[in-house]
Amino acid sequence: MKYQMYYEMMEQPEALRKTFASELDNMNNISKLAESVDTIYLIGCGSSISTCYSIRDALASVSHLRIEVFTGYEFVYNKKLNKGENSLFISTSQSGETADTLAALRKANEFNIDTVSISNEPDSSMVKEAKYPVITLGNTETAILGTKTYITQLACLYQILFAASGYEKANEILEELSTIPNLIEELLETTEEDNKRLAKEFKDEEIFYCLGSGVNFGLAYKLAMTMLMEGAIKHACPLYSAEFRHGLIERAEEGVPLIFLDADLESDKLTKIAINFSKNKLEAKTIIYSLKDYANINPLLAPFILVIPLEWFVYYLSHFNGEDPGSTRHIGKVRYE
Ligand SMILES: O=P(O)(O)OC[C@H]1O[C@](O)(CO)[C@@H](O)[C@@H]1O
Repeated sequence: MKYQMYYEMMEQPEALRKTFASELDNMNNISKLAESVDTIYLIGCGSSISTCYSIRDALASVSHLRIEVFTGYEFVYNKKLNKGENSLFISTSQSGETADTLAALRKANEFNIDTVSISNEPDSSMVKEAKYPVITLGNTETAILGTKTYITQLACLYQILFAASGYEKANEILEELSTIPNLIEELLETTEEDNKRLAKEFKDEEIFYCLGSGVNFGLAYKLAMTMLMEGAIKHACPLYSAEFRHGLIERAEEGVPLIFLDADLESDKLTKIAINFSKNKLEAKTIIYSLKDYANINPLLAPFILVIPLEWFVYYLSHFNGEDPGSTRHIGKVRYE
């Protein structure tokens, strides 16, 4: 038996290809705008804010672009703006209707800031109200945790902001980005069985701590907030890897599941120290997703790769607990019908 999420996962490569075929020129124009502003605000909620964290942290180590990330209502209530400031506002929203993010977009419009909305819904409020809409072509997605709408949104942010980044290797990254659909196609096939087995082994666990550094923190956030909590109905908590030794080290113990994301970034030396300690000293149940096991690609692109085995893990974790991984219990936002 297959859930709807299965088919939606399989559509990820095609969704990426279609989005790039249709939106590349549009995104290139937005990159030019992004090059000339003082600050770029990235706004989203849940999976969508996780893409903002990923691109912010990918660029932080290689570019001087000034990027600030907010959830919708944090931007509305806790961010002071100046009329006509030289900024670019980018909202990310699969539905284009999430109230928090929409309120943030309206605030940016009131302050005459140039606004971009990246959304999967061409008729949504955010697409109508932003000055520069970017449409991801994920088609209908029912899985609340987001697969094809997530990956296309992430790819748009990478395309727009790496092109604007001034990073001397930006073109290499963008070239590698164009190979991602083929890589994902392969990974969807090759990573299912191992992660199904892993999910069976971990099906009765109640809580998962999810750790990553740099560009992988955004994915750790998505893994905990939407994949595990919304998709698999498990408790979960995202952390930067180096935060392992502040708090979690006192709570993790034999048998507690910890999921580490490792891309061999320079900062992943701290991820590796935490892995060693958790495995050998604490005897915690340590699950490691290492980029090098899946692809030979620039580590700044790690979230595009690691998310695929994680999707299988969460899909089957949910299945072995008798849950549909794409369903929701309480979330009542606008859905893709
Ligand atoms: O991307 P959207 O449509 O704005 O939704 C934001 C978030 O809301 C949820 O559907 C529920 O919190 C998440 O899965 C999603 O990432």
